[in-house]
Amino acid sequence: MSFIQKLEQAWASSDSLLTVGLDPDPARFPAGLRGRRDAIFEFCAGIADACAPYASSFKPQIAYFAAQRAEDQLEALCAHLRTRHPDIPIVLDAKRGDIGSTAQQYAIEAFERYGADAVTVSPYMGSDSIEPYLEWPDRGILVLCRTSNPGGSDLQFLEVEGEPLYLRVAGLVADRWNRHGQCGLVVGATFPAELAAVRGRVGSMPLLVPGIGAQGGDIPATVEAGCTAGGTGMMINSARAILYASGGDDWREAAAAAARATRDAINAARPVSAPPSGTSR
Ligand SMILES: O=C(O)c1cc(=O)[nH]c(=O)n1[C@@H]1O[C@H](COP(=O)(O)O)[C@@H](O)[C@H]1O
Repeated sequence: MSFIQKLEQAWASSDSLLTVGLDPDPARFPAGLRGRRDAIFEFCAGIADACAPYASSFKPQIAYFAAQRAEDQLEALCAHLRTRHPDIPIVLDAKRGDIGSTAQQYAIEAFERYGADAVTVSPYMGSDSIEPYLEWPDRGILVLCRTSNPGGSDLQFLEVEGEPLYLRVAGLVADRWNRHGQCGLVVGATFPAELAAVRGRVGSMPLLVPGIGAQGGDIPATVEAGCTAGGTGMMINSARAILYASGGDDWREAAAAAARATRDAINAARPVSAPPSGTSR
């Protein structure tokens, strides 16, 4: 099954567009986990298991693991997610971008080492830097387009032959790089007008949309700007607001409650909400 098919099934079966971002910062871990050798794995697996009923994808950010010399715990986490939550796609957030021969290694890292269903990449180095990922047609490639951070405007808003660069990127991905139907774009919830412009340019292509929660993006505006006519099309990411909902012993329950509330706020704004597949969640 392709990434896009898996994602569409997850949207439908979970009745959720929520991506739970897994950005483990040991300085913010609950006291009971601090100092444990496998604390990063335990924290992320605990969050994922608690939030799974409300999520349609998980997004581990590789820098949080690499900075702690904890790539082994990321591998273990991805294995755990595949085993315990096989229907929920894993997006490895790595924002890779390099010449083809190096990009090939990044693709192997994401898709073989970590077994990710999709990876985030930068478009800055152009077509040949994306080509190696396209050789994995069942996996997703999520290309940075209009990022959530203020500094994204430095380059992404530059005019290129009458259109802003971020729309040029959207067009490049939709018209040239998406030949296997495996691509998506990253567009921040902090820029709803641009989100609407991207949606208008790329049809029903999936969009990874970070920026709600800790970055303050408005959920109704995000959903209105970015949903497809069918009421899906977005992986709306929240990390810190869920991960660190409580620093106490109730961290799993607090994260689950935050994920549930976020899912519900998203669903309340969706034009069409598919009925939950199983028991009420
Ligand atoms: O690619 C991303 O996920 C991403 C793109 C972007 O434009 N902005 C952005 O914040 N992110 C990621 O989203 C996560 C932040 O989520 P919050 O903690 O909810 O703000 C981090 O992992 C960021 O790297």
